[in-house]
Amino acid sequence: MLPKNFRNTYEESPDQLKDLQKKAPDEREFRQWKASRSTLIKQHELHLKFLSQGNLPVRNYTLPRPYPPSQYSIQDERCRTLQLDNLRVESRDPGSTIFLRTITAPYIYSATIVIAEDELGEVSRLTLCNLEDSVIDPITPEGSILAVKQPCWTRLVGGGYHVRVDHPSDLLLLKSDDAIVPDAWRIVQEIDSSKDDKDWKKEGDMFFLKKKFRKALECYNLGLNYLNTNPSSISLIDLYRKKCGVNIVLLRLDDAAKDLSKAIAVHAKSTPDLSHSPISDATIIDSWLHDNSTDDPLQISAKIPRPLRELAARIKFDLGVSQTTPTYNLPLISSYVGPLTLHVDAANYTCDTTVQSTSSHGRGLFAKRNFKAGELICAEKAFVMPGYFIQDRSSDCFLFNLGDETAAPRPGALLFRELVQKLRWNKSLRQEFFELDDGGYWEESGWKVEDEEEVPVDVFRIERIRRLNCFSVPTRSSDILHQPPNSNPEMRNGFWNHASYVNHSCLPNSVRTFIGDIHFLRATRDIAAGEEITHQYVSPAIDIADRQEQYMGTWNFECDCRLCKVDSSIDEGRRKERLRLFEELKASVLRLGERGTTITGIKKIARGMRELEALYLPAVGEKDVYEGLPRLALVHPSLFLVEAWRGVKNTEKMLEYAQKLLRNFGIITRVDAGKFKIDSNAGLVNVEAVRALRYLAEGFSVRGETALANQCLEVARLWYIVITGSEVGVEEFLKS
Ligand SMILES: C[S@@+](CC[C@H](N)C(=O)[O-])C[C@H]1O[C@@H](n2cnc3c(N)ncnc32)[C@H](O)[C@@H]1O
Repeated sequence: MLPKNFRNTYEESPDQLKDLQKKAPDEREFRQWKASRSTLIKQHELHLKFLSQGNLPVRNYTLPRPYPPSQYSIQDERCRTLQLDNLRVESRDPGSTIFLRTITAPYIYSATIVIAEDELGEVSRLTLCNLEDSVIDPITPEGSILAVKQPCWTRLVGGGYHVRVDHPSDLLLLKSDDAIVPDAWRIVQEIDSSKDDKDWKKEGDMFFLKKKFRKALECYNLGLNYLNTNPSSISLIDLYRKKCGVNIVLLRLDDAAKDLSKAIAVHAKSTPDLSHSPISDATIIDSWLHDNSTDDPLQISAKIPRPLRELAARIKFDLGVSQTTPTYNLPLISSYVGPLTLHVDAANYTCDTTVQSTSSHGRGLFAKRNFKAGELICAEKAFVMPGYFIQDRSSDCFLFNLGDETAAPRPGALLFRELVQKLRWNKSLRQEFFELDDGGYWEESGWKVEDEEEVPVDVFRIERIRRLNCFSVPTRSSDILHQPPNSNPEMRNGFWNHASYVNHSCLPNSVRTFIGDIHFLRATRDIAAGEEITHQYVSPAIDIADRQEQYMGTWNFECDCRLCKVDSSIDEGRRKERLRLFEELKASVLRLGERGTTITGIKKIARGMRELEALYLPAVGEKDVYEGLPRLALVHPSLFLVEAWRGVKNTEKMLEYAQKLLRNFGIITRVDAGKFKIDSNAGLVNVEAVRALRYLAEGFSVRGETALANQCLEVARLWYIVITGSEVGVEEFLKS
């Protein structure tokens, strides 16, 4: 049993931490503070007990005020070794290191917390944030020897101090026989010489099955060491292949590629026809795995056994490969994607778009060729999309960024953690990621890396980039269409590098959709080569002030599209009146829904809508500033009316309002000489626009105008693909 007065001080309240950050640190306070070894251990054991009893609070990941990761290597001669007594409060020296040895088992929850001692036997609480730690396979079991770069004392809510590490690269796990380990702690590891490669493999497999991945890697490495003196090609291939599989699970793709390259090289060397071929060179294989191309000039895939071929395909897809055509088997991809299978084996198609500077929106994505409305502009597999491999369903979690006072709920928090992990372990993927927009954070802080320097994995920067560039996505965009109204489909946060360059416009020329972890961008109208590609970050709010506030608050920009310019030219009184009428109509619709729709009720809404419409019309003799532009306050009333008239089987009114609905989206249509024509399209192709076309088709059919109905259905089919990513389910949707 835990004592009655026990309080979990390891799970710190983000609000209290925020307040604490606002107070300047006081070294005098620190001097009076000293927790003894026994107090720290006792407290720690109570916290471990708390977790073991299944007390699982919300996980709150926190990022304090930003500071850069240390760029020093601990082998660097300029690096100073400190002891706990030398540390300062909240003041870091990037060129300093402390060696610590953990003296307790770790508490692993929002962060990993251990009690550790320095070489002089002084003790401290050590909090390691942003690690991919797990209770099953802890990173720092008792007795671990660690080097912490730029250590300092960090204040704790409620008093006291700990050594807190935010950047995983500021923490080094040392082997006990490492030359750098302080003499007193150095132990020469005894390796069980009775075990051979097969024993190590068996032990590794057992750890793998128990999800103790790091332990599995250790065993496979010991098996490989054994083979150094007792070589066997078959065993070498097997152990490298096993290691490769574990590294894939741990998102360590660069390491996985190295393992696989070695396995393939050993296979080639031991195969008579291949022993002198280039594929017996592991570095050649490694570059092929990293070359981002589907080409295989050495025909490596054809020359290796199936298990190695499958791993090669997996690694290439995960590192990102590109194809030059927009061809995808969409029904197939759509059929196997589901909540448990988000991972799509597909290559990227990005070659017909390019990143360029815009006049006032930073960089943007531009078309390299003409695209017809409906055409695929680019397709890309997620750089990171939590939901496969690393599932964390045990409790809810949040990410609090105390530096800029933002918070992200579970999907963002999980994405952040997986981004840290992927970037930490894969040097080859860093350059491209860290070129993305971080809102000026890195530059404003005065930090930069020279071309030849390694890009540091700065968790604060990762979070900035995540927030400005991630997308919130369903498992499949088409699922949203088939969801019952007001249901809340599960949304994830994912990250796509190329798509991150697309700027927002309320009048976009593309729509993004998702099938599993693949993102498709399709044209909502014809796009000419050289034109900038834009999409809507969120559906624009009706009123310009609300809209700009949202863009500014989340992405720090003010939209200057044609609609925003026109909306902001309207005087405030008129804008407010539009909103008032809109709210009034919404309330009337709700009341009507409760009582049951009647013709009188519908007519009342139609009158209200006409009043609202009048607020968009120009005064006599003036130009219509909304010509060809959406009239956002009118969208919902017209949607209600088209469906209401349909419900009471008034075909003519249904046709009139379906056309109005399209018009209010800025899609101007007409029937001319028996042909259905779209005169202009502001780019707002969405599910309601597809529905409007369906209602038009229905109305034309009732009138016996089959050709017109078919023309509407043809456009509806194309737009369905634009908004869902594939044609799967289109006929059902158009009939329902
Ligand atoms: C996802 S990024 C888009 C690419 C970005 N422009 C770049 O240079 O990397 C989002 C950022 O682009 C800028 N942005 C996007 N749409 C914009 C717009 N319509 N007007 C001005 N800036 C915009 C904002 O700075 C926003 O935070």
